[in-house]
Amino acid sequence: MAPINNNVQINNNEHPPKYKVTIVGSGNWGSVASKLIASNTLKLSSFHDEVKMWVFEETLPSGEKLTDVINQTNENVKYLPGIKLGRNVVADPDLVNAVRDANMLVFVTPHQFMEGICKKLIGNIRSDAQAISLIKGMEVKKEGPCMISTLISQQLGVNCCVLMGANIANEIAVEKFSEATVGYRGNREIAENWVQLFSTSYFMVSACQDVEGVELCGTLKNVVAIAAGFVDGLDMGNNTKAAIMRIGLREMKGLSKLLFSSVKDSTFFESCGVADLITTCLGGRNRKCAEAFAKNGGKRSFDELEAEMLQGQKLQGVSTAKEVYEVLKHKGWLEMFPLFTTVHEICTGRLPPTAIVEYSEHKPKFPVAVSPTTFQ
Ligand SMILES: NC(=O)c1ccc[n+]([C@@H]2O[C@H](COP(=O)([O-])OP(=O)(O)OC[C@H]3O[C@@H](n4cnc5c(N)ncnc54)[C@H](O)[C@@H]3O)[C@@H](O)[C@H]2O)c1
Ligand SMILES: O=P(O)(O)OC[C@H](O)CO
Repeated sequence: MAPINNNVQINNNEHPPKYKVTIVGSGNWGSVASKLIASNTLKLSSFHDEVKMWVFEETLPSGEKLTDVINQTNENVKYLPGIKLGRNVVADPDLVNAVRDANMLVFVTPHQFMEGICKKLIGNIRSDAQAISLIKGMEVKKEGPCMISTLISQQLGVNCCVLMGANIANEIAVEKFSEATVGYRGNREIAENWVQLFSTSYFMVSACQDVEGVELCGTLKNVVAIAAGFVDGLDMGNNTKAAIMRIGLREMKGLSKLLFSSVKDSTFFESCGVADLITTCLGGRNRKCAEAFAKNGGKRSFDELEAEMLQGQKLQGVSTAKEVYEVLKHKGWLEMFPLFTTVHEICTGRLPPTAIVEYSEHKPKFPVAVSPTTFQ
């Protein structure tokens, strides 16, 4: 494991020295993040104007490479059609080349690809680099859960903040007002740099000294979004959906605090907490695919629905439900988290979608298991 650099320094020979930003990822949110950042680097004198964006290369139906089209049209025609990213965004399909000069690294890929990406980056980033993760998800190791910011931090030896919030990318792309939370540990100055880089008149960012709490909110809400989608697919109405969101929030808070005693109650009232839970259960991709899954009685797999409905975009909730289930099973906590447990069992076909609100042998205490004495 590399030692972590916690200092804010700009280690180059420019006078005055400037930060250089690279965005690792170019999906739906990655592209919107590049638009936000590129508008700010043009305005802020402490940043280089140019923003690099690493693109996982693919060939479009036209036969052209996605990277070439982004650089020619200034638009990510596959993942964010119709939105100009900013002329100062330069797409690069070569990961190592894209990060070579950067000392501010923004990670925003689906979480399942991050381990491979980190492996390729070891030894290839600047010694003064800082990172931020916009990724909602976790890895599960033999030792237990590993948050993506921890993976980045440990593999690359960098300080890694997180940015999470009620952030449906397509809405921010058309500049509708939203908020977000930067989670950090230690040095507030580093967090302030990130706040400055992302904030615009329509994107209000605040900092919160609770990196684990912020990241777990963003990660676990995707499991609750799947449950909300089941409720929609079964036409169960608003009261049921509100109940699922309430129980989900309790489980998010309960599990976060069991995993990290440092997690603060107040974090759940930030944009990354209750606000993200609401937006994701109303309008997110996880909700949408889970609704279709329930409408089909669980007969069409999530992989099939994702491919058909999202055109290359990736769901995080189904794999996160599996990862959460593994953690709960390993710790002997399955019965304490009936909603999380049931979501995974429905996704894998062990239970029907209707089980989301039914009492059964498999979950004898649902939803009363979530009693005040179970966890704070
Ligand atoms: N889209 C949103 O509204 C939104 C908002 C907030 C947070 N997020 C989070 O941001 C993260 C990234 O999501 P997104 O919406 O930008 O992506 P996306 O789901 O729109 O796109 C998938 C991306 O994965 C890339 N990809 C496919 N195979 C790959 C591989 N083998 N290796 C590396 N990359 C590969 C694709 O090229 C594409 O860029 C996720 O954790 C998501 O939860 C998304
Ligand atoms: O579309 P989803 O379900 O991946 O959710 C998107 C964002 O995380 C909402 O903040």
